[in-house]
Amino acid sequence: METLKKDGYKISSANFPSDFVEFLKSNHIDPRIYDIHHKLPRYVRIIEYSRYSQEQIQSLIEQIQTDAGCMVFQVFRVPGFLAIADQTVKLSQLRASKEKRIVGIDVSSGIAVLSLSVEPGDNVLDLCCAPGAKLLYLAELVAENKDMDAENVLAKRGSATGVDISQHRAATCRSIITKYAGQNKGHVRIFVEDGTTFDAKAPAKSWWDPRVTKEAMSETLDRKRQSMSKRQMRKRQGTPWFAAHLLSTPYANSGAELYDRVLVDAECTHDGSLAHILKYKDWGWDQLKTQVVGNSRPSSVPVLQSRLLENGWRLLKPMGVLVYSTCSLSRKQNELVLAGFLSRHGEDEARVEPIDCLDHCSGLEKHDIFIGQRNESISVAFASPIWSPQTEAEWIYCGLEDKRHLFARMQNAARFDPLVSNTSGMFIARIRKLRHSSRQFEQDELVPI
Ligand SMILES: C[S@@+](CC[C@H](N)C(=O)[O-])C[C@H]1O[C@@H](n2cnc3c(N)ncnc32)[C@H](O)[C@@H]1O
Repeated sequence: METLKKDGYKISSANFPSDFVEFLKSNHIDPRIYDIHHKLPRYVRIIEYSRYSQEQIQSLIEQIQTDAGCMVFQVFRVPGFLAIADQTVKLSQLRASKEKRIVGIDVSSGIAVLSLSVEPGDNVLDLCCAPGAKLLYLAELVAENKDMDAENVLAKRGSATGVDISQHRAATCRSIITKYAGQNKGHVRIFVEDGTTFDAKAPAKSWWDPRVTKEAMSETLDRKRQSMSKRQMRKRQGTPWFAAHLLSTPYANSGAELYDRVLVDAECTHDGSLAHILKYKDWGWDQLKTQVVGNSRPSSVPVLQSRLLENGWRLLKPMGVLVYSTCSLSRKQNELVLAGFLSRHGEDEARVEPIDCLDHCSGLEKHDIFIGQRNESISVAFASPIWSPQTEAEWIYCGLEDKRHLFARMQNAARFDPLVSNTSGMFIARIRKLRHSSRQFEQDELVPI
């Protein structure tokens, strides 16, 4: 099996530049989370899992075990996720991957998506979508319709709208959707736009009606005859840059409806993403200083995150769910962004809810064993509590003594990291919108606490 293994998988925090170590310390992040990276399992998601019988899953697991030469387990409480015990296995070499039956995604990212509780037929917005592992998963969840007859399928068709500011990253996202989403790609739109100002609403339900589609088709042709090039069409704000369906016409852009679910998987310093930190082995550890802690990154990123969060909230329906997640473990990008948001949106408007698949534990208690390795079991906690000052002196030291009520409201948010959850690092808050407020905030009000 040697050819299946990747080399150079170990990270040693001893190599980190002092500024990054300082950044970790100031965020109470234990550097050992990086040192144990190579011991974590490699997580994959079974594509179209709901179509599999238990026997088919078992035979898929056996096939992966044979190809990978190590044990493979189903992840407890996270349906459709498998843990391949050996992190170094090259996924691209597995038959299941070549046949597009599995796709690599960390289980913590899977939980971010599952926290949205997407129902078939929902219109979902993913405001920072590239490279697209979550958008691909969302495209599947909005379209699951195996029990419906043909008419109901049309009536209940949902959509997944992705937005990313980077054209080249959006291109990667488009490739992933094209490659793996199968017929679900007909539900997907990708916009290359700024998520802080993005304004296209969800596609109207009538769009899925074949009669409307036909009309739109002839309208598209008319427009083409009027010699509007695709490039020109794309340039018009609010026009999807990618949509496998005819939605790629300005006419078909959007209905007037807000979204049922919004994911703000915000741009961040990626310090909790082990896959990302591993890249610095090649780029040079010094780059960690410039990319993560250098310049004005730590102060500008939370402002961007607050703006993305606010715009996502504006585009969410009343009673809808927004998930705010980052793969950073810094307080400024997580708890303090959330605290800023809760200070603008009162208890009658925003409620941070427990994450479904963490069940009653609300991210605060430990869950035992969801993965074993060979004959030995690894005991893991599923998520750790959010950060908040521990002592009176610390509340005062952090200048948060009059903000305790905001921290009390966010106790259902959760943190994931290699030491407690056997996953990559992640922060997840699931927020229910209890009512719509038309209050507009000035840009300078959209800041973390
Ligand atoms: C953490 S990644 C998102 C990962 C993605 N959700 C996934 O599962 O593959 C953050 C993304 O936000 C994008 N981004 C940064 N600033 C943005 C902005 N103002 N509006 C929209 N996207 C932005 C970046 O280009 C990057 O692709």
